Amino acid sequence: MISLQNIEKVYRTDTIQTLALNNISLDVAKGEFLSIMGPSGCGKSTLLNIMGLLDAPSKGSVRIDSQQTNSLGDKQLAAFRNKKLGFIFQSYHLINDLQVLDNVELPLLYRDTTAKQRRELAAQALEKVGLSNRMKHFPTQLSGGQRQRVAIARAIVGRPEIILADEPTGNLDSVMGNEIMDILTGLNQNEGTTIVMVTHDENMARKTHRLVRLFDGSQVQ
Ligand SMILES: Nc1ncnc2c1ncn2[C@@H]1O[C@H](COP(=O)(O)OP(=O)(O)OP(=O)(O)O)[C@@H](O)[C@H]1O
Repeated sequence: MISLQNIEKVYRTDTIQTLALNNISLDVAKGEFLSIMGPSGCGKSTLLNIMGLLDAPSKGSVRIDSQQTNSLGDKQLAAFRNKKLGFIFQSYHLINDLQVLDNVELPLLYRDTTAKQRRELAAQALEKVGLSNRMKHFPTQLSGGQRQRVAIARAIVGRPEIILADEPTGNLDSVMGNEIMDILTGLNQNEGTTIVMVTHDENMARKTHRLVRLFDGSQVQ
């Protein structure tokens, strides 16, 4: 489903050059739930961003399904990302001025949908994460766990085949963290969604199918 070949990522500033990823090759199978762990600064977010086509590698190639993504232009890349991938971040990345339902509808604005279809799909996604009764709330009126559930609803509203989650439970206590993991596990088991998750939490990683460990930009497990 996702195939990374010999990925290298170098960040350059005026004074310093950082090799954030050093020759990573990794295949993620369709329907797999993979976690990525490693110490701070080892390259986890960089790797996830490259998988999610949010950042380009300095060297190497990213293939998703049969699509070699190197050859895509910015517009094609954005359309491909919107259709195939859903993103979840540690700090939710919700828009606080928009009600929950409007936040969840956002990815559909870039698709050929009517306002009515968008409402229906967003309401369905919110039902899946157990937040049907919070549609008219604003994100600031919700708990951290509820905000992350809204973010999951936004990630799944376009029915992506792949979800990329960067420390989705990082800001949550263990009860709320477990709720989020249960939702992700359910998506993986019931809908066959492929999930790649960065985490610092061994307990969360243990619930996934496979763990990849990074150290200083290299894969060590
Ligand atoms: N935009 C950037 N410009 C320069 N250096 C960067 C940039 N983004 C990341 N880096 C560097 O690349 C390395 C990998 O960063 P990355 O954010 O991928 O690590 P991480 O494992 O996700 O860390 P954390 O667990 O702390 O979030 C770090 O040394 C970081 O300082």
